[in-house]
Amino acid sequence: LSLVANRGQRARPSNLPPGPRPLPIIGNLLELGDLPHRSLAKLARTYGPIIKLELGFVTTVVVSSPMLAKEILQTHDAVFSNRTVPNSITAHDHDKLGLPWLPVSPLFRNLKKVYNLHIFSSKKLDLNQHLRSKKVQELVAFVRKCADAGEAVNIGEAAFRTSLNAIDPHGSKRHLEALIQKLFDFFDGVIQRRLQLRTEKGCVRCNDVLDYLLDLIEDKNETLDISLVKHLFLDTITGGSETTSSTLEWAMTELLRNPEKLSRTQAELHQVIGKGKTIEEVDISRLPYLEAVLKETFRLHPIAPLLLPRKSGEDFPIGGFTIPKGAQVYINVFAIGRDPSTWDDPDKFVPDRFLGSDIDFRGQNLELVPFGGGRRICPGLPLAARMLRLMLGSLINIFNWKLEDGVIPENMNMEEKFGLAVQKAQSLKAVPIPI
Ligand code: HEM
Repeated sequence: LSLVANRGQRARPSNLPPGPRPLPIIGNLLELGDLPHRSLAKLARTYGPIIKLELGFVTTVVVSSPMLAKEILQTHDAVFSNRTVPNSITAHDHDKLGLPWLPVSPLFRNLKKVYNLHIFSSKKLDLNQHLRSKKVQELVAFVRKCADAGEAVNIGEAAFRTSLNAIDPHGSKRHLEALIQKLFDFFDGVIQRRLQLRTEKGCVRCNDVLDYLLDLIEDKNETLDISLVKHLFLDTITGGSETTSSTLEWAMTELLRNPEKLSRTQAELHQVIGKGKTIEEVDISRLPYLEAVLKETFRLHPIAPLLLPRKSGEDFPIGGFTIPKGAQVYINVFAIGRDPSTWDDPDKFVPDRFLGSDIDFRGQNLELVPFGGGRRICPGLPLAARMLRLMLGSLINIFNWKLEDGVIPENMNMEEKFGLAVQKAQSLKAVPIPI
């Protein structure tokens, strides 16, 4: 036995978190089922807020309480800020190509800086809000066309197109690819091109990024592997669109399933904005009920219900147990959002619970962390939050919605599909009627 231990096998800490007994080789994989966030929430009810499973050969710890989530995402963020990378991601080298999977490193910090300061800061987003406003108007025009034809709208699909366009201000993925090609050429060292790029008409946000990247290479102390920039934009931007549109689809689904909540949201919009108008970003702070609807949607339907996996950097004590070094760590925000010890009637859609409450979704209140927290918090949060309010507010301030034939609020299909984002298993389709 001592020989085996000497061959690099580390002694395991003795007080590991509790959990179901693993089978040989497959461990607890069968326990996960089709909807792992729900299965893990159930296991937490049996074993407590911190559990251990063996997923194949990967030791995994799942945390399901706000208090322990705070330890991982905030207090000891530095220990848990790297990620385990799923085989499905390494198989296609995606781990080297996108910010979500990069280890914390100078490159990671530089890329995150680009996002936080030069793309998604309030100042930058305020400057280019007209671009989002235009995209929302396009969405409304599309829905109006469907209304004229009496056709149902596939809400998720329509929102996906709008979200994607909102990030790529010129409205096409091809444009974005062209921009990135320009970035490449640029960094190949032709300094004269700087002038040409600067004087090109167009996208404020893209030029900001270019400026920032330029500053980085001119500053000898910073290094940025530009070959990764392309992927940074194309992996994460498409991903960011799906997350936003799925959330919008869940919000619309809950409102159509709860007509009295829909009426209340519409009443606020009619009063503050005026019936039939699109929402602008300056209006957002005057719409507390719309905000509460969004929070309630994040609580019930976090599209990344286990966040993205974290990795323990050392044997570390959490909640009276030891999380072993290298273990994969998940935060079950779905379970936290439905915990009856935190929320009254946790399975009910009651936006009113957030009125007059300070709880927000920006990573500070661990009861509601759909975007994660700490240094790996979702950098797209500010954009997603703005887009969601604009799209949702406009869709219900301008239209009433009729469910398809045979569907009534009581029998709407609420099944989930677990994937990159937890989506509706059956797309929401509804017929718009202009107000
Ligand atoms: C409703 C919309 C969205 C939700 C719920 C969401 C959720 C998340 C979550 C849970 C994480 C992992 C956080 C953690 O480990 O603590 C994440 C990471 C990330 N998200 Fe989002 N996201 C959304 C929209 C976006 C958008 C619009 C973008 C960009 C355009 C984006 C880009 C990213 C990136 C780059 C990361 C990786 C950050 C890192 O690893 O440091 N997301 N997101």
